[in-house]
Amino acid sequence: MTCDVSAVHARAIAAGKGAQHAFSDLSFELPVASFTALAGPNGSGKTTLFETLLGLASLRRGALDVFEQSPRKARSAVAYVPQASRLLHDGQFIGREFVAAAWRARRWGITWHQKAAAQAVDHALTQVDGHVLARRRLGELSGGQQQRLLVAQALVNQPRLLLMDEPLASLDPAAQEQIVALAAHLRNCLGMTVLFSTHDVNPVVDVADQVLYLAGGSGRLGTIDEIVNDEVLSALYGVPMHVVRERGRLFVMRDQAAGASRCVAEMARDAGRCA
Ligand SMILES: Nc1ncnc2c1ncn2[C@@H]1O[C@H](COP(=O)(O)OP(=O)(O)OP(=O)(O)O)[C@@H](O)[C@H]1O
Repeated sequence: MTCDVSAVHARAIAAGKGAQHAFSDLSFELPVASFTALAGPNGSGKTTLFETLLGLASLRRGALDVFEQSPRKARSAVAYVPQASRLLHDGQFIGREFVAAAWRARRWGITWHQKAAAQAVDHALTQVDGHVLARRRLGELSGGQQQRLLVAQALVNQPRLLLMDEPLASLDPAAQEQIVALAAHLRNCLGMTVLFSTHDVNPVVDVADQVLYLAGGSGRLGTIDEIVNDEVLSALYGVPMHVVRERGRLFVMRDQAAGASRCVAEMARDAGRCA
């Protein structure tokens, strides 16, 4: 069966929380059951984009559909997974209580409700291979284990679009691999659409269908090869950028040599003007 409906369709959108737009003229499409890396430097608007998709920040311009509805109307189909390092808790909850706390009762009947909640929590814990974490206190868990429970909490209401906010931050490479594999499993086996923000695209190179790269007040969507290259990133950042490929890994940096030669050219031009 094919599905032509996009999970997200953004046309020339602008959004921001301060006086300035965080981004503007941003257009992209996330197909259903796709995995998109959301990349970009600090302050480029990744969190603002998540908030806009959740209907928490309003659009300043453009049009945005989530499953062909406004973000507010589509809210029940969308789940947000915050960074584990931002998880504020006293560590007293056990894993199962933490996951169950997110269950949204949508029907009447206490007995039915309790049974349905228990089933939803079990299902969510199974998806993240988290049953061993269910009886442990959050305060005892590693960052990677907490991140898995955060994903389970997001899954408890069976969302169709999963927004993962820097899930690899503060995790070691082995824990990063587990979280990337989990997100890929949710896309492959449950048909979820995943938008996964990360400062470094390397951990998701093998699983991401596309990257949405935000920088310089806007963004571009394409495959990693189409976007993470000197030409596109220099245009986005508005300064010369250089992408180095070393043993299959990508490193993005300011192109100091191009910057320096531009300085020399500008100095020579200015000197000519003064002469
Ligand atoms: N509450 C706020 N009021 C005003 N401006 C804000 C607010 N929060 C963020 N901003 C600004 O909005 C812009 C985008 O911020 P945002 O947090 O979306 O970026 P980000 O890409 O998620 O950054 P990071 O990678 O550091 O988390 C930044 O210029 C930031 O200074």
